[in-house]
Amino acid sequence: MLLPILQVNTEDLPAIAIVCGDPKRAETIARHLDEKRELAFSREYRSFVGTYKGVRLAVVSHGVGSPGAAVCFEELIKGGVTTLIRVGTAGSYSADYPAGSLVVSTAAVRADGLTRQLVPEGFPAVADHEVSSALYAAAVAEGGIVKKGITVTLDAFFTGVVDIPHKQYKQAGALAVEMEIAALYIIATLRGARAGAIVALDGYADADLAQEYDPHTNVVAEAIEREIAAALNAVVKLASA
Ligand SMILES: O=P(O)(O)O[C@H]1O[C@H](CO)[C@@H](O)[C@H]1O
Ligand SMILES: O=c1cc[nH]c(=O)[nH]1
Repeated sequence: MLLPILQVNTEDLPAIAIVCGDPKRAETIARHLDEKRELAFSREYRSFVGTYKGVRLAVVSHGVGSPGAAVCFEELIKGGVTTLIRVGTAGSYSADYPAGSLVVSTAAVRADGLTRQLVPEGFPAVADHEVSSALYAAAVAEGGIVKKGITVTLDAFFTGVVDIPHKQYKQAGALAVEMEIAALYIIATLRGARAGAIVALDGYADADLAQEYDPHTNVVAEAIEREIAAALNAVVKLASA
């Protein structure tokens, strides 16, 4: 069956997929694979398949924001993917976790609009424990600052006239903010798949620490390479468990 939006044949999809926002990052991740093949590049969704240390996996970009990403997650699961790992970037809430640090998201605050149209208020967006444990162990092995905990998923990247309660999220213990993890966790839970996420911090989202958004620095590029390695090694661990 041809997935109508990803434009990928379900027969080509393995059970595990790494997903990321940026189609260029999908290509970067796919460079680590053996026997790699590009399956499709439809809209913002660029899809590859290949093997890493003998394990077959897909690498697919989902674009920016939950509604578009949800389409990708839903179609991948419809196509037979049962484990999804997001490899992303996020803004930090803490001076203890500067740009270049990695965060493994164990759960996500649903500060998005998409998941409200899928599940009732109060329903939790949580990672699969096995996936997040494998990601955390693999990330620690890569070195650098690594932390696990709660992340926030927002729809708005640029602010308008409404205050986003970053201070309260931070005071409540959230570590970082990005735009798709809650959708991933809710859709995985709804459809019976398992999911986890790791993000490379690219600066501060906290207004008190605010700095110019620049995800294109060497320190962020190195952190992205570490999170890619961690995700690939987590895939191997999860496939053998
Ligand atoms: O780097 P990615 O995976 O795209 O993740 C983050 O970066 C984008 C914003 O620049 C949003 O998609 C956000 O979630
Ligand atoms: O959504 C995002 C992603 C990266 N950095 C941020 O500050 N926000």
